[in-house]
Amino acid sequence: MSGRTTGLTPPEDSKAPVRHPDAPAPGETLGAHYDQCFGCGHQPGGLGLTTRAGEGVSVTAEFTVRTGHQGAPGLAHGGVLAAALDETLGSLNWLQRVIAVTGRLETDFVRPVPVGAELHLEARVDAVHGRKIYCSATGRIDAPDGPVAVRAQALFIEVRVDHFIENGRTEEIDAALADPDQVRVARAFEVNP
Ligand SMILES: CCCCCCCC(=O)SCCNC(=O)CCNC(=O)[C@H](O)C(C)(C)COP(=O)(O)OP(=O)(O)OC[C@H]1O[C@@H](n2cnc3c(N)ncnc32)[C@H](O)[C@@H]1OP(=O)(O)O
Repeated sequence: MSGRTTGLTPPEDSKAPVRHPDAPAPGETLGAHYDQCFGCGHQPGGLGLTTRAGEGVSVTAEFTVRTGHQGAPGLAHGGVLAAALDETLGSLNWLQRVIAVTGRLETDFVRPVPVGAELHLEARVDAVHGRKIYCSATGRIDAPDGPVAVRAQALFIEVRVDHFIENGRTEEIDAALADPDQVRVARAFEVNP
């Protein structure tokens, strides 16, 4: 046991999230943070999530459940739905101009999601405490006000860009560092470049 608290309730002295002045306007589509990302990249088996900035520090996203996303016959795999929530929550980083990774993700699976359904996700940052970003998300079936299928609460931890350089496989890190578009994205997020 690490002795680490697993609570997802923000401490009392948490602060409200701050939308970065250069954040995309509400309604604007956010691009992929990495082309090979399973969630937002352009991968054949990936989710191909399209995410848009919302009001404040919130986003919306959609993806269609395909045959390659099944767990049980005709139904989305729970891990795929958790990945969709994780990716949507991760894209909140764009609005804060912070680099952060998932530390903890707690998911409620409320109803099964059939293949062919479009999952409409909404995520927001609830509070910030130092490097810890407390956020939540909901996924609904076939419409922004459709039946709730999944809910998540998560804790993201702010990291430096070195987190990826030090931990990622050299092959992909070298390719990313040689890609001017990828370097531009990383620089835009680095708080103290
Ligand atoms: C570029 C963005 C891509 C977005 C893609 C979608 C999001 C993702 O899927 S990211 C990939 C999945 N996540 C990961 O791979 C992260 C793996 N984990 C790690 O690298 C580390 O554990 C990391 C960075 C989260 C924390 O490590 P470290 O930087 O040493 O911080 P550490 O000192 O342990 O923790 C900082 C604080 O967070 C808390 N914390 C960290 N992890 C957890 C956790 N799992 N549960 C609760 N609290 C936690 C600590 O208790 C500590 O709190 P406090 O400041 O009050 O003492």
